[in-house]
Amino acid sequence: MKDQNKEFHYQPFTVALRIRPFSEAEEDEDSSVTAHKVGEQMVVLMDPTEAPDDILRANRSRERTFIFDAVFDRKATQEEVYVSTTKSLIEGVISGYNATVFAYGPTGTGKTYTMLGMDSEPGIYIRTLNDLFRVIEESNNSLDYTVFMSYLEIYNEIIRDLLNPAGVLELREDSKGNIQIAGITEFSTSNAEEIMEFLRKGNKQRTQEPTAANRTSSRSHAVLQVTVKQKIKSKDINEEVCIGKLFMVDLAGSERASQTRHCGKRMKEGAHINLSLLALGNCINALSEKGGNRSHVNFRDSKLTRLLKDSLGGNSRTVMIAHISPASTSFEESRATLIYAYRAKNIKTRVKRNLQNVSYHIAQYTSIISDLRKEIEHLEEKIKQQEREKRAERPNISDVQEDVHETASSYSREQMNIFREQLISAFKEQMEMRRSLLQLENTNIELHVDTLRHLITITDWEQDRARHDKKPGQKIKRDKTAENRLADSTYEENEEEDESSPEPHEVTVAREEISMLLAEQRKTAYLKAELEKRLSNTKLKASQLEQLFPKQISSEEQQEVLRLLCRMHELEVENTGLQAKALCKENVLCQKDFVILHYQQNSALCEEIIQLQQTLIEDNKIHVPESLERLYQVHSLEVEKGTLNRLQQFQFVISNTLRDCLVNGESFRHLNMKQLEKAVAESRKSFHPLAKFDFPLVRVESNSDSKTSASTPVLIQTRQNSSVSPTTFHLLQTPTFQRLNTPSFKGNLQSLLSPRPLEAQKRHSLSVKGLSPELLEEIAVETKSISLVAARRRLRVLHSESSFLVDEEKSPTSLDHCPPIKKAVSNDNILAELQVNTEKSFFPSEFHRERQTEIPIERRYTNKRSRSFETILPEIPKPKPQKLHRNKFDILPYPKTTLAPLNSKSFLKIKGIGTYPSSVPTTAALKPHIGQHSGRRDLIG
Ligand SMILES: Nc1ncnc2c1ncn2[C@@H]1O[C@H](COP(=O)(O)OP(=O)(O)OP(=O)(O)O)[C@@H](O)[C@H]1O
Repeated sequence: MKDQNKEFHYQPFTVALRIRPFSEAEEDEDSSVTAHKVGEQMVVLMDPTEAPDDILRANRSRERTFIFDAVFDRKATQEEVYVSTTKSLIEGVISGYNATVFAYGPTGTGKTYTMLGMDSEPGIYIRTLNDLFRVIEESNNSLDYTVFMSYLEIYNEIIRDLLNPAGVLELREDSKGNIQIAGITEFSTSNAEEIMEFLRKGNKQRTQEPTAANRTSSRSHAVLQVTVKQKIKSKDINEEVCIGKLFMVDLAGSERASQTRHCGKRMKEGAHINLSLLALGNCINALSEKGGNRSHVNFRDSKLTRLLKDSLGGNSRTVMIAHISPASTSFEESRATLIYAYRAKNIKTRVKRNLQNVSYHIAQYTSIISDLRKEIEHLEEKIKQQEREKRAERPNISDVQEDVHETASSYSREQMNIFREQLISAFKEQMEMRRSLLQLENTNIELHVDTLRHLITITDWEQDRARHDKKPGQKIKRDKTAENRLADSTYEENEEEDESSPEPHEVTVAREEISMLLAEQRKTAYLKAELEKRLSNTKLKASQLEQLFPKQISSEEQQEVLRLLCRMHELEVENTGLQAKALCKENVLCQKDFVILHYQQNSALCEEIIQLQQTLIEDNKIHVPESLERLYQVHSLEVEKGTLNRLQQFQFVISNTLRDCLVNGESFRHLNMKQLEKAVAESRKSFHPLAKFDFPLVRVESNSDSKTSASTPVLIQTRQNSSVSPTTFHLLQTPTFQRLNTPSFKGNLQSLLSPRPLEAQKRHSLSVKGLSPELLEEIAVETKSISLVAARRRLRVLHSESSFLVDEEKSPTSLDHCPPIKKAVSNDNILAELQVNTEKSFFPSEFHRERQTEIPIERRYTNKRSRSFETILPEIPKPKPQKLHRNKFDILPYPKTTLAPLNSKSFLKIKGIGTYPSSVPTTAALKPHIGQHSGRRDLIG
């Protein structure tokens, strides 16, 4: 703030005197007038006790004449007093000067009347404020004014806010010595009426009590403070702000105890009043001393003097309006008042304008603003730091949620990846184990097929030897050993060899192979059991992982992904299992086809033998026993009916249909009639063009009660279309020929074992081609060589043992008397048993359960044919000699095969018929690593 010390000037107190009119009491007391106004500024206070004529006391007279700045007598109006004392202060206050107007005088002399006035005669307060706002309003529009007001009282040395009388105020002094009223209420107002309303309200709070001297005596000092701030409406940095304060003080009246006749509270009040007034008088005395004689001014003796410090001895234009009573009864008070007032005239204050340089303020404010901005930035940074620290110590909910969400998401992602890897690993492990299991099962199947083939070789040789070395009691022994050799692992040790009949090389090799194969089977079974145990553990592990999803993975989407992943792998595993079952079933069909092939070949051989014998009998007119004749008739009737052929055809159709269902992943239970019709039609196409037959009746037994499927739509249809007459057909093609047009077992297995997509596997399984020509050729040769050897040996047996044919009187069930039939049944049983044992040993348990319904059917099929003979026999009429011409039945002799050129497509040449694709008789041919049984080609006749 710019120092304006050089601009101050000394301003003497303005002291005015107002002499009120006589009060009623004074008039009643018949008091005389002692204070006489002489002119505008002089007052003569006459001693009422002096006699005007007492010349002797004239020098000691107390009559005094006082000169004041203004003297008002009873005729003076409120307006005159105001104008003469206060109005001139208004302009100074607005300009930034401090001013004080206080009323001083004994009690009841009209101080309040002068300051506050009456409604009809308002006092200085109102007039000053009215003029103040009027001046402000009339001032230059370039100036801005702000007016504040406050109103307080000092009662018994206690400061009270009259506009807000709730508490007690305290006086404080700043470092520059300026007196501040802490906690005072300042109201900003814009007009005098509003201030008047505040004054009325405040005066009601002021302490007033009736006294002997004044019915409305004020028992406190009242101070009305008006502050005016002025500034120029300009952006000029040199603009000035002026702050002027106007104090208008209505002092409590000094009083004499004798006059007021107070006691108690009133006396105490009077004492405080007098003390404060005394302090004020002392200050005035001190301030009024001229020159260097001024003594210390003790403003701190009372709150009144502290509050009026500036007004008395500082920066203020001060007007003192002394009040006296004109009555002689108040002479002493009037005299003392006049003396104090007159002394106050000597007081000079250093008046200066309270001017604040705006440019300085702007710079200061700019600096302050800059400092504040820095402080704000510092505080903001500090707040942020504290927030960070608080967040670190006690994070809020949103941050926690966000952090938790982020952490959870990150954790969930990590967990998801871990679970996914574990799941994939578990499923891959499962798949690998399942593939290994399939491979083991395949190996087992191959081992058993090979075992079967070797057993057939051995069995054929043993039977052949038995016929040659036929002796009573010896034959039974041979047959018995042949049936039980497979189950007996000590076969070699228990075998009784006939030293007179050295065993051929192929039989020896077959025995060695069987021994090796059995060892392989045991080893494979052990590996399979271990693998199944591991697979079970892996399944359990995958299941436990899946159960952990909801606990470890919070995200629903990720859980869903993992569930889908699990489901996908489960489906893959399930599909693998289904394909494995399909392959197993197809293998069963292959086995059945193989058996059927042998029967067909044997049947054709037998038919040829029968026809040759019949021709021989007829040509040589050989007598035939009746029993043999009847058997021949039964045979002829069977051939005429074509039951066997129809059953073969039916089996062929069903086999192919089932195989298609297995390959296509369909369930046999869902095989509908349309599929059967389609299969029948395709089976007809697949047969040789020369083959002419109608779809056979299902009725196997001739007089069956049709408890089989004769009522099914397909069968009804075929029955209607079928011819009742004996079917003419060519026994040309075995069902296994059709195998070339179906996926091979090995192809399917390889597709399963190879880790490729399911669709690709399916496509591959559906498009797999046949085996190599060389392999097919070898298979065909081996297969047919077995049948050829068996047929030749049986032919020899028939020739040599014709005398042992069963007699018609013997029980048809006693086949021991019919070696060929018995042998056939025995071979069938051996093959069936082999097949059952193979399935029981190596197929999965669930497959066994399904097979339990199939195997008896297979066996029933075999047994039914036998029972068919049994049940039909009693009904067969007396045999009639019937020549069965070959051209009538058109039965070809047992086909002799020759090898086709290797450079051409592998075909089998069948004499009299043509060329046909070779078949794939057994799955054993698919096994290259197992020791292939050889040495059969030398038997091809
Ligand atoms: N100039 C005046 N003209 C007419 N009446 C007056 C005048 N001065 C005072 N009075 C009357 O005299 C009486 C006392 O006046 P006032 O209350 O103002 O005295 P005071 O000095 O304030 O007394 P106290 O100190 O006890 O408060 C009042 O009734 C008032 O109306």
